[in-house]
Amino acid sequence: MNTIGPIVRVTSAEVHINDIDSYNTIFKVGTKFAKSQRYYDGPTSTGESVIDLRDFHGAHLRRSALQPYFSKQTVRKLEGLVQSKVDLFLTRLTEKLGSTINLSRGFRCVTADIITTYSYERCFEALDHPTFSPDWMIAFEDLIRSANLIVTLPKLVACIDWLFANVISKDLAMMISPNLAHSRDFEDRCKDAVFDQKKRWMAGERNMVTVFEQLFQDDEKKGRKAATDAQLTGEANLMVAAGMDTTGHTLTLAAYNLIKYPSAEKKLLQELKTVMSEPRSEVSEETAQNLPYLQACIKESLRFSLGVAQPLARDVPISTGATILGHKLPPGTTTMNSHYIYHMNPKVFPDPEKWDPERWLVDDTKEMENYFMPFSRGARICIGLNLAWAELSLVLARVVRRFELSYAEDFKDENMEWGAFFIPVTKGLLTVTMKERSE
Ligand code: HEM
Repeated sequence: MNTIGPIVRVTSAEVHINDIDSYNTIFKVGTKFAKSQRYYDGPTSTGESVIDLRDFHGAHLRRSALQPYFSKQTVRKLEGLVQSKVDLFLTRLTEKLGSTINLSRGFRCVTADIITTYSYERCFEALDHPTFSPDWMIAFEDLIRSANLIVTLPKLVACIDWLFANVISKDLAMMISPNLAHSRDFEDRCKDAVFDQKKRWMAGERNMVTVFEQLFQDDEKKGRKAATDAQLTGEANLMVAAGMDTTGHTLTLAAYNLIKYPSAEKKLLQELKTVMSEPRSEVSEETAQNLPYLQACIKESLRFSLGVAQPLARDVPISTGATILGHKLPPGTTTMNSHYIYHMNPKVFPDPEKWDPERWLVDDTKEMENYFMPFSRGARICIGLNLAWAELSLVLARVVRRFELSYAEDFKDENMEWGAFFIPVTKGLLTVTMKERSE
C-alpha cells in the first residue's frame, strides 16, 4: 500500500491524493474546491438536489434550509419515531425466528421507514414486506449498480431515462425492465409525497411533519427562492437514497463482524446488560450514545463502510489554481480523495483490515479521528449524520441485546466483498438466523 507516492496523476486532468493535510485543506469549511462537474453532473434522480450542487452559495442556501431538521437537538426530539420503527423491526424479526433472515435488507427497511416517515409523512412500510425485499428496494439496488455508467456514459443513461419517462408506457417498461419500472415507481412515490405536502402547505396547513417546509417558500432575508418542482423531486429522492443504504450498510457490517468475532459480541452484550436488564428492555438514545463499547463497534463499522466508496471529487479553483504537495495544479484539475485509503492507513490503524472495536478504546484517539471521515468534512459534510448516529446506536443496541445471531447456512464470507458504485455495494447479502435470548 502507498508505494507510489501521495499524489498521482491518473489522467491529464485528474490526480489522486493520499495525504491527510491535503484532504483537510480541500474539505475545510470555506474551501474553494468545488464538487467536480464530471462526477456530480450526471443524469440521476437526485440531479437537482443539494448533493449535486456545485456552486458554494447555492449549496449553502439549500443546506441552511435542510440542516435545522437534522441538528442534534432536533434528532433528539425524533427519538419517539426512531424507537417506534425499531420496535416494529424487532417484532418483525421475532416473527421470522427459525427462518433465514435477510438482514442486509432488514436494516435498510428500518432506515427507509424512518427517513420516509420523517421526511414526508409517508412511511414506505418496507418493514411490512414478508422478506424485507420490496420491489422498489431491489430496483434501487440495481439502479445503484449503474452509478459508474452514469459517469462514463451520461448521455446514454440520460437517453434511456428520457425514453422510460416520456415514451415507454408503464406496462411496456415492466416487460422490458421490471427493475427500471419499479425504480420509476419509487421515484414517483417520493415525488408524489413531497408535492402533496407542498400543496397542503400552499393551502395554509402548517402542522405537517416535513423536512422540506423551508424549501416551499422564498426566504427573502437569506435571498433564497422557493425550490422548483425539479429541485423538490431531487431532494425527496435524495433523502431516501442518502438516508437508507449508508446507515443500513453500516449496520450490516456491524452485525456481520459481531458474528465473526464472538468475543466482541460478548463484550458488547455485557455492556448492554448494564443498562438493559432484560433482552426486551429499551434504551434511550442518550444512554446508548454513552456506551463506550457500543460506540467503538459503530465507529469501527463506519471505518469499514466508508460512507462513499468512490474517491470524492473536488475541482481546483478556477480563479487561483492550487499547489498541493509541491505540485502546481492547473485550475479545474479534479482532485480525488478516497476514504478507503485513509480509513485503511496501516500506520494509523494497525492491521487495518481487521474489524477491531478495541482500537477505539485507547486514551488518545486524536490521530485516528483525524483519519476518520465516513461523513466527509467541512462545508459539505453529511447533513444526516446525527440521525444516522441515533439510528446506528438504537438499532444495534436493541438487536444485539434481544437476539443471538448466526450466519445462515447459505451465507458465504465473499457476500461481504464490495465494489465502489459511489457508495459501497456488497457482492451478496448478509443472511442470518436468530434466537431470542432468554436472559
Ligand atoms: C452511516 C450513515 C451515513 C454516512 C456514512 C453518510 C455519508 C455521507 C457522505 C460521505 C456524504 C458526502 C458525499 C459527497 O460529498 O458527495 C454525505 C452527504 C449527504 N448525506 Fe449522508 N451519510 C449517512 C447517512 C445519511 C442520512 C441518514 C441522511 C439523511 C437524510 C443523509 C443525508 C445526506 C445529504 C443530504 C448529503 C448531501 C450534503 C451536501 O452535499 O451538502 N446521510 N453523506
